[in-house]
Amino acid sequence: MNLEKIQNNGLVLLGCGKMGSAMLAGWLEHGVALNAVYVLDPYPSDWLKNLAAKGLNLNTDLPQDPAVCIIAVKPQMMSEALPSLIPMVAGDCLFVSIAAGTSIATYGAVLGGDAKIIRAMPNTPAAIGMGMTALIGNALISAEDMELARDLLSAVGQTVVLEAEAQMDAVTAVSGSGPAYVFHMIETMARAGQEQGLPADLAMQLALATVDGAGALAAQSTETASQLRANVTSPGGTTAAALDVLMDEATGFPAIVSQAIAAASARSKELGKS
Ligand SMILES: NC(=O)C1=CN([C@@H]2O[C@H](COP(=O)(O)OP(=O)(O)OC[C@H]3O[C@@H](n4cnc5c(N)ncnc54)[C@H](O)[C@@H]3O)[C@@H](O)[C@H]2O)C=CC1
Ligand SMILES: O=C(O)[C@@H]1CCC=N1
Repeated sequence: MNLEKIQNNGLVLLGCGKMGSAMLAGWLEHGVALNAVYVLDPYPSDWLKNLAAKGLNLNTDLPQDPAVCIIAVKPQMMSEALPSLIPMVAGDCLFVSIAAGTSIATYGAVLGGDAKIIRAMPNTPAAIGMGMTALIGNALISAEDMELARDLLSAVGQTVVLEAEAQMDAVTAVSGSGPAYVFHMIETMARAGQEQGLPADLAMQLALATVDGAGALAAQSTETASQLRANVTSPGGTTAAALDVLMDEATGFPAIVSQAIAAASARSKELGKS
């Protein structure tokens, strides 16, 4: 990561809850100095207070012209939280928001037409450096600005630049919210294992290790997910019996996952209007 600009001008983090903390931990691991970080959060965690005791700037005055300001508050808090950033627009600050729904135009309306704004959508595996973040910037974003934003988000996982902001609702529905679907899959597999007579802890161990191993295999293999699925499926065997249920177009995963992702995408659009 190119730390020089951040080191010289500072990094502001507005909101440091689950996602803010995951990103901050990644930046600190990648060499961002505590005294270059300015966090604004009315309800700081003990972890954050501990960092403040070691040099991080917590709820202090902000630098005049920080290199970057990351916006990580809930969309519902945006109108209350955003005005505190207006003084920074006069400088060369790059604004990067990770809030679901909130459009670039909404930030422009509050921060003004001169603000350099990138919308990003990370996900919680960022907490272990395995996040997935999609980014899109407004017309004022230079290649250097996008590189800085990608550098910051690369500290917690993979990044991809989108072609259009309109893609952000679907991205939010697939990868932003997606970890929750997988966690629910783990919960339901473990519960079903219990229903088949396994002790709860064994059922959970099996479900967890299976999702972990299958995810890693899918990521590392040169074979497609479809082929990997076929590799598990013996004709007339146990997997085929399960897939008859799960792959049913009307009642299985195709229908239910499609409905779930459409619902998340629609909610992302709604959040953008509120
Ligand atoms: N949790 C997730 O999986 C993901 C969340 N996001 C987005 O990240 C943002 C933050 O989400 P989480 O970290 O999950 O929420 P969170 O509730 O854990 O964190 C929000 C933080 O904002 C702070 N806050 C509240 N009012 C504030 C104000 N006026 N000024 C400064 N800070 C204020 C809260 O004290 C809290 O620490 C949301 O906009 C969400 O859409 C994006 C991708 C994934
Ligand atoms: O549920 C939400 O609205 C946020 C955005 C993506 C994940 N969590």
